[in-house]
Amino acid sequence: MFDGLKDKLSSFREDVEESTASDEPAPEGDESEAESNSTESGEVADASADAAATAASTESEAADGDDAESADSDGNEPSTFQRAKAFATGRIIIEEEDLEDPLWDLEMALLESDVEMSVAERILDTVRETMLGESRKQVETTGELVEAALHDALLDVIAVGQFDFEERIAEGEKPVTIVFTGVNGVGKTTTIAKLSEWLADRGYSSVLANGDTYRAGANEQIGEHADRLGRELISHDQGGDPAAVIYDGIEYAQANDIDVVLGDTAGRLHTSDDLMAQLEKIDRVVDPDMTLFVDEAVAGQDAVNRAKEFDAAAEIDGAVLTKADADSSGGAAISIAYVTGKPILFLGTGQGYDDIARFDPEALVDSLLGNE
Ligand SMILES: Nc1nc2c(ncn2[C@@H]2O[C@H](COP(=O)(O)OP(=O)(O)OP(=O)(O)O)[C@@H](O)[C@H]2O)c(=O)[nH]1
Repeated sequence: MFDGLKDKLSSFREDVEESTASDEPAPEGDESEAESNSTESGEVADASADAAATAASTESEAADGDDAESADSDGNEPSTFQRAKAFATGRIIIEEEDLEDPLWDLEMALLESDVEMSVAERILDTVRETMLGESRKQVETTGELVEAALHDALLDVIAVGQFDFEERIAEGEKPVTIVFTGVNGVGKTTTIAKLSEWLADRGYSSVLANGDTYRAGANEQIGEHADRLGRELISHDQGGDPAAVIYDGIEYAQANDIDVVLGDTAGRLHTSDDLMAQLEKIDRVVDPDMTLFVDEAVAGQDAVNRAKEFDAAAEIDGAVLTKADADSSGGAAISIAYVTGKPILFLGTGQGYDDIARFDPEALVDSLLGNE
């Protein structure tokens, strides 16, 4: 899961390590090399065009640390002397120029991974802020610094809006009604069946209500899941009013002491005004306790855009990303919560009823950074 993105994040760590290693002060007895490095990177502001003069000035700077500080000082950049001092006291200084190329590459890598633009920018800003001007004890390697910065930056966008789903079920007035929205074929019906099992594993009973009165064969499809799981299915004939079906589901749950009503809706394109209006009606009439938007992780930015559109039609409380098992990019998983302000609550990880996992931002970040 998300292997492509993991590789890209790991490359960023290596890039920063490489670029900071090249301007760390050289070990004792090798000052001339350190100085010639900084000369090459243009830090000796007044260096003459004459190569011989540059070499002479390099030698005299190497001989006198204080002179080196003034000669190398250029604005806010730490001088070679400051860096040498930091090195001697066991600290590392990261400079803007160390991050410039790796951050550019990271931005490209995130965009290639289908991370939404504003999310990629937010991640870069956090990494830059966390790392720039930071000086830490040298026991922390540059790699650890990068990892801490990436960890914070990713968690900042991924964990937006998280809440305790199970607690909401436990504390909500019964029956708790959950309506599922999304486009066709992304795995809504399968997700409802999986969640019914997930709830049963935690001691909550549920009834399925098929609000997809639009598509021929929808009753049979969800009916198969209901039969296999031994759940009651509430359905009306094709063409019926979806809000009425879910309402019947709620009445059935009340009469039979069922904890949760799981209401399916017809898959619809977010561009279809009629069907989106129908969704607004379900929202108004049924007034569900939660509306969950379901989409495929593999859909990347399309999933992010659809989440925004569905949220606008019938406000969502969270998202379920299916087919995460088939997704290498991770773009939707990283972007949806930050863009919509609503959390990802579950990941679908396969076709079996048990293939659903509560979305855990910390665990995902650890896994992306290779710390599972
Ligand atoms: N690999 C994988 N496949 C999944 C996952 N979730 C659902 N699927 C598969 O995706 C396909 C579509 O799932 P459905 O549940 O029929 O999709 P839907 O959104 O209800 O479709 P409509 O009823 O047409 O709107 C099925 O073959 C599911 O088995 C998942 O997490 N991983």
